[in-house]
Amino acid sequence: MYSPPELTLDLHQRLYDQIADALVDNGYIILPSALPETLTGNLYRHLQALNDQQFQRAGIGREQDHQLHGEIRRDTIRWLGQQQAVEAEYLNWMEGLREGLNRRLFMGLFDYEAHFSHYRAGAFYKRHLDAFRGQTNRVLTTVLYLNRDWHSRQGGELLIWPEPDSDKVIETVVPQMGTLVIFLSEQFPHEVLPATTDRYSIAGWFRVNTSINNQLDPPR
Ligand SMILES: O=C(O)CCC(=O)C(=O)O
Ligand SMILES: [Fe+2]
Repeated sequence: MYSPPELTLDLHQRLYDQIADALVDNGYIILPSALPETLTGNLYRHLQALNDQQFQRAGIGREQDHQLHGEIRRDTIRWLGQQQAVEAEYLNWMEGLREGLNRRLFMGLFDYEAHFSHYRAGAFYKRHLDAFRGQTNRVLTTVLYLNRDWHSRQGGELLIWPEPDSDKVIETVVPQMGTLVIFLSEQFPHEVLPATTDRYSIAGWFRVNTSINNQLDPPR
């Protein structure tokens, strides 16, 4: 359906309002379909066309202890870049959100980085925080799911706890196509449960600029 530019603009502004309000009130939001369906569809097809060699084993933090990694997370990843049109389109959409949130919340979000994640059947990512206060410049996490017709019996839910010391889960997110989760990186522990089939997502982080002498810290 054709929509005039000013209507699209207005829709975006309302979505940014909704996200900003939720971040202020709750620190997180779960949106069943925030991005245009054409974009999620294109990302899905793009992902299906990638092969295993184009993914790498995911690490944790700055450490490179692969033994330990395997006990904490078992996904493979591929960073998004500007070279591929569909990846650039996604990054561009997040750039709009970055500006929208900075304007509303003065968060000082400086840039955004994101990777595709592939969890094979049985793969998981144990409870973790994406950022530790004072140790990273990641402040806001996004996760977009790219799994068509996901059924709850397939597992693979994202569990979210309200704060680092809490043991009561507040959200159980089904990794359904198009669902976008956004949360404050330092506040919410989360975990990916194993699934019975392949599970795909894009995990991303808005970062603040803590660079010294133009050296981004950490680069990734
Ligand atoms: O795919 C997900 O549901 C979340 C992934 C995650 O927590 C991460 O990559 O840090
Ligand atoms: Fe995470």
